[in-house]
Amino acid sequence: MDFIEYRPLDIEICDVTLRDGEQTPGVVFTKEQKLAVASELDSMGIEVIEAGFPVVSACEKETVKEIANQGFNSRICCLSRAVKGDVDAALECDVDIVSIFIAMSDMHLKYKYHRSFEEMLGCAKEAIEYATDHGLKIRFAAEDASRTPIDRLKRAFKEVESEYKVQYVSLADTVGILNPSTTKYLVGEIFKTVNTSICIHCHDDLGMATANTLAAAEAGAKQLHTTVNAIGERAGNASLEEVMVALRVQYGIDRYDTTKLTALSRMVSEYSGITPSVNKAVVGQNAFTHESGIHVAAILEEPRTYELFLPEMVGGKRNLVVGKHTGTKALKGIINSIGFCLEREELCALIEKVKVCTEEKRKSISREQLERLISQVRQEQKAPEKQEEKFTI
Ligand SMILES: CC(=O)SCCNC(=O)CCNC(=O)[C@H](O)C(C)(C)COP(=O)(O)OP(=O)(O)OC[C@H]1O[C@@H](n2cnc3c(N)ncnc32)[C@H](O)[C@@H]1OP(=O)(O)O
Ligand SMILES: O=C(O)CCC(=O)C(=O)O
Repeated sequence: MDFIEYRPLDIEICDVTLRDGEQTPGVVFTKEQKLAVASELDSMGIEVIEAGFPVVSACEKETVKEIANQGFNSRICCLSRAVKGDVDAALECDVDIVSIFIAMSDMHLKYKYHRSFEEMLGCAKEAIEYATDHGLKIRFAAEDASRTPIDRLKRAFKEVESEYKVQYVSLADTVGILNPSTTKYLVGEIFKTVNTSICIHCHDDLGMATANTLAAAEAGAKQLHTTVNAIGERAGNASLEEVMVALRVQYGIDRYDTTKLTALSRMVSEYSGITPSVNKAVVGQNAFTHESGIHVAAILEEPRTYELFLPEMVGGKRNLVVGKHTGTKALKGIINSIGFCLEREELCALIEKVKVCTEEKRKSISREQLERLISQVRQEQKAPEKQEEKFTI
């Protein structure tokens, strides 16, 4: 962007598709599927993969362990409550990092734990001490941080940081209440208070998870949590593909292999049974699909006129559609590209038919239908006296 300069970001990505992503209602990945997704994330250069929550089931534990022992460059993390049994399960999995979480908001203390803040912080400290003593690296995660009094968060993080060696403290916007301004404020306050790297974990209940994640990074968060296709609890999490591409085009961070994003999205879509909406940024079916005449005419000369980044950058493909909004230049370019060349009058007749057909059928025209219309136009132009009243596609 010519009009603004961003300060460089010191970030890493922790992808949580295999943990929070799998918490999407109805989603269950098999071990083989989790291994395949983890392998792709690793090959893209993702720094941390949250592989699961081992205490959930024997199969989950076995899968996390297998992922942790693949020899990936990515560090492997798993989730744990502030409970010794959960830490034991994490230890059995050979993970690099355990994310020990507690909520400290009044709401969760009162209705979920029925315990005081001091009691829960005590549980967290015990679990952290136990995990540290057994050689695990620690992320101390504050669930529902965005609804927790900020002084309480500061106190918990400061105490833990001063008493134990933790690699990260984590702020979760568990119910997606934040916006970019409040995210910046929250992360900025914690950044001023602690010396430990900060993680940000955003949910998309108000459609702001990606924006909030980037705002957090600007305020000093180091580790950004994402999921492929933005899957996750309720409205999902910050989308890996959006965060990764934004890091590249807005902040110049180009060390991740973005060319694998579309294939990974398709893989997770197949495994999860959840197809991203057609207009989903980066990986949606329409992300590089164009119909409007003015746009397509310009794209045929220079795609960047109407594309922020080229489809090749994310392993996608451009798709030019013929429909109600097609213009003559666009139509000429499209039919030329599929091997047809029409005279000016034929082209005008064709565009006429395209408009009538698409308005009648209320959808765009397929390649086969277009070819049929072209041959109709050619016949009519050759023998105008035999021109039929009505045409079909
Ligand atoms: C924001 C998040 O995404 S948090 C992660 C959410 N993920 C999941 O829940 C994963 C799927 N969950 C499960 O398979 C199960 O709920 C399990 C295995 C985790 C626990 O199962 P159960 O032992 O049957 O416990 P149950 O689910 O009934 O209740 C949860 C218990 O954990 C306690 N708990 C919840 N979070 C924490 C925490 N961070 N630290 C300590 N205890 C906690 C609750 O207070 C409750 O305790 P109680 O049984 O004494 O009332
Ligand atoms: O902060 C984390 O790493 C985990 C918490 C979480 O998944 C959430 O609050 O949504």
